[in-house]
Amino acid sequence: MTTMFPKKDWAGQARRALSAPEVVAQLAQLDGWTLQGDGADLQIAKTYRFDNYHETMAFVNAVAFIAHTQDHHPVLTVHYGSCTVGWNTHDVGGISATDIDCARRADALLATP
Ligand SMILES: C[C@H](O)[C@H](O)[C@H]1CNC2=NC(N)=NC(=O)C2=N1
Repeated sequence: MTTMFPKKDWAGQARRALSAPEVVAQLAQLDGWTLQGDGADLQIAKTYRFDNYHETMAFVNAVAFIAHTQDHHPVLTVHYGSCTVGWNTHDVGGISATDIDCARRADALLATP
């Protein structure tokens, strides 16, 4: 079946969990992302705030598109005027470079053109 939206194939790519110093260094280069949770739930997360539910859901759907094309799926906590996005890589049992990349992609959705 063809698809309009090709998605990343991670099968051939060696991914690994970043070390704690690597995660800290990567977070320092991101805006507003923090470590949340512990153990298997450890993730990088950021809360985005919006004026209304319509804008919140537009952002949620845009993040869902990132998740589809990257084949990498966040934990989303959605309220009327906010969405918290959490990324970790369950395939490697930690936070990987994919999570950092997807965090940048989520931020890019709201970057002023
Ligand atoms: C088979 C499929 O490519 C994998 O299960 C993908 C799907 N989405 C994913 N999302 C996240 N957050 N972590 C993963 O390790 C992951 N793996």
